[in-house]
Amino acid sequence: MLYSKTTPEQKRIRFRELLSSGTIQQFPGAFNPLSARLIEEKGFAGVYISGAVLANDLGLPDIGLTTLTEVATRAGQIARMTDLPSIVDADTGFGEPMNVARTVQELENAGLAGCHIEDQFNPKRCGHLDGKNVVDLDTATKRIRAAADARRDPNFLIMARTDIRATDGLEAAQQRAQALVEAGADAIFPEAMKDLSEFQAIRDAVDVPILANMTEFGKSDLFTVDQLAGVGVNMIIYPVTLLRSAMGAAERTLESIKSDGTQEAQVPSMLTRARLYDLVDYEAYNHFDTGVFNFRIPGN
Ligand SMILES: C[C@](O)(C(=O)O)[C@H](CC(=O)O)C(=O)O
Ligand SMILES: [Mg+2]
Repeated sequence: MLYSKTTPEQKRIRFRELLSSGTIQQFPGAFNPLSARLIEEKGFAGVYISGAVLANDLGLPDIGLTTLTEVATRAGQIARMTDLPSIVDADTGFGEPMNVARTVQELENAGLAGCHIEDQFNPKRCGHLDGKNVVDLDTATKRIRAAADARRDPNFLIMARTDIRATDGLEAAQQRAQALVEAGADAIFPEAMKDLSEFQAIRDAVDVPILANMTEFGKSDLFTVDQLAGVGVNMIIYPVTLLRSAMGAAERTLESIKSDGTQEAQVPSMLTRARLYDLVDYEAYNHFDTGVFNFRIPGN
């Protein structure tokens, strides 16, 4: 009932355990708090909260328009709904190193287990598009150092994302990853790797956990969990997958209503009323106050 009973501190410890377990972990992207519940119910290890999804959900493109307040608020709403650790995409950290420090403290306050901060220029772009730019090494490392120094819970995970592969090549990505780890990054997110051997190259360059971004319609093929485990990846995110699926289903339903004059054809693929109530834990509220559940679900 209500929110997660697992505290943010416990979730952060759990996240650290998962990353050092030697088993690859899959973090699907929640597009709202309820989908985080679904991710937990299906047995995943954790929840990813995508900057692209947060922006797109507001009807905006993912070009650095969302603010720290918007991201921390929404990420907090998602994180509190699940006992799993949630990590959030903090884009470029929302400004200069001092802003990055504040970002980390706000995300700690919001109950996140960690965040990633990237080395793109502001305004940022989707990492799988062309024409993005990265900041110089000094600026990139200052961001990460500010983030690492600002946290009050030492288990809050600071992941450094580097987008430098697309602009300067793989070797530059290896060097930057090493420098970011030296600056205090607990984990590395190498963006837009072209193939498995590139993940392997990053694995060989650093000793910290590395993340693979399996976003659809991007620059990386959609590798399987076994393929990525084989090159030493520690965690996989599927950032926009559920939003794309949900919006795809919504589009098909709208087309059905338009063409058939009814949604009937789409009903079998919908979440039933009972399933939906199950996900929001209706029964627990009923147990708390028997006056709450005052109707019957037909067919149940
Ligand atoms: C991971 C990512 O930063 C995100 O915001 O989810 C995006 C995902 C996407 O646009 O597909 C990215 O830059 O890769
Ligand atoms: Mg992003």
